[in-house]
Amino acid sequence: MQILADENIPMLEVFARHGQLRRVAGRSLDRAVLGDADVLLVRSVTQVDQALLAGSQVKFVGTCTIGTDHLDVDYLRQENIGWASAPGCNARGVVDYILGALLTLAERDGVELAQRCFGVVGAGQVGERLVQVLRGLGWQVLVCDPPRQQAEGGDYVDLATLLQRCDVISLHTPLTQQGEHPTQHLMGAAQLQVLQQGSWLLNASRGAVIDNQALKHFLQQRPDVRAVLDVWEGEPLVDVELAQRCDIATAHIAGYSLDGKIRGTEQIYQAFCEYFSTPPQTAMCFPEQTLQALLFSGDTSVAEALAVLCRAVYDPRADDAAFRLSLQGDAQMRRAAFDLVRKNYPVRREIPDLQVQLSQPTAALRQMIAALGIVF
Ligand SMILES: NC(=O)c1ccc[n+]([C@@H]2O[C@H](COP(=O)([O-])OP(=O)(O)OC[C@H]3O[C@@H](n4cnc5c(N)ncnc54)[C@H](O)[C@@H]3O)[C@@H](O)[C@H]2O)c1
Ligand SMILES: O=C(O)[C@H](O)[C@H](O)COP(=O)(O)O
Repeated sequence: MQILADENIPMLEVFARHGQLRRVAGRSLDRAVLGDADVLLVRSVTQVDQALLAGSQVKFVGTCTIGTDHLDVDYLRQENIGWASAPGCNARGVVDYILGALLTLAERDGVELAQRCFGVVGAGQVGERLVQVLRGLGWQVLVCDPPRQQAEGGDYVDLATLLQRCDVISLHTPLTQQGEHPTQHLMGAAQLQVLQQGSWLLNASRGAVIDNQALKHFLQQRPDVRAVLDVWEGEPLVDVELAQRCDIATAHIAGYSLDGKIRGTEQIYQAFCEYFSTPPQTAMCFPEQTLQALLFSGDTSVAEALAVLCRAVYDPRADDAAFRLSLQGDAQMRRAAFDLVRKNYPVRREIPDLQVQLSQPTAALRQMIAALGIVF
């Protein structure tokens, strides 16, 4: 069996036990590179559609990502090609990213997060986890998810209500163009106009969920609004002026925890074994659970301990700085730099990997630590 894989997928070796493994740069993958591969393993940068697959002998496509907008799923179904994605694999990394961004904005603006009203748009693997954490911290949260609302009922609001009532808006929908609730340009000029004074808008879903040109013009007129963008229309070529207008700008790395990447590979490996009815040859090796032991006592304030815990694991300011450095030079250089920042991403763990020791903690401190998902 010929297995062709994006070289940025970690722990690919597990697949080598089942066939001949070839690693390539995901963005360079075209019909010629594909050759006579039977299995294709990708990340989000490879468009998998008729143009790539027609006339090939690919039988199974696995994407080690949550998002599937780079796969033409209808075509795969029509051609009877098996496929799998990795739902939820890096959701926790995205939550940690949002928490880090919120702490940074709160510090810069001198505001208390507990005083804000949070609006989460899209309550799936990422959004639902984020809602749990924010509510666990005792913060006010509204949720907009029309597909879930239709399917399950429950305590949801529509987008217009959420934008009117919340001053922090975080987007966690898939990118879709079809269906009853398409998300392409979900935040366009009209939606941006209703943002409250001093609002924060965060997008770690897909770039085109926000109309980037509309946002750029909006931020010119409304410098009171803070934008945090991890994802961009036209990646890997980012609108430099838009990036400069953002308070935090990063190179699509919100979900880039090591744990999340390994989970992605593991989920696709399991799906691959199931598809080909072959027993897994090995178990995936995860890093040690314990990251760092931190000691908190009763006199540590909740806000202080929250910042220490989140930043012990992840601080988006480092990624923001790396990304801004990559925004120099001509288009070709910037494209390459965007991919390089992502390829050479440092090891990052997840907040629940932390080990915390508490000496005579207050109930509020215990509640906050539990809300972060840390077992103590
Ligand atoms: N930046 C990153 O590194 C990163 C990492 C992981 C995922 N993502 C992106 O985030 C997206 C969400 O991830 P997830 O795991 O939560 O996906 P998911 O499929 O579990 O959840 C998406 C949710 O959005 C809801 N939704 C769909 N259309 C909507 C609309 N018009 N308005 C409001 N809600 C809507 C769905 O009902 C669902 O509950 C992924 O599709 C992916 O594109 C980005
Ligand atoms: O959808 C996801 O899981 C993420 O957006 C994705 O993993 C980003 O990383 P990439 O696949 O582009 O390396």
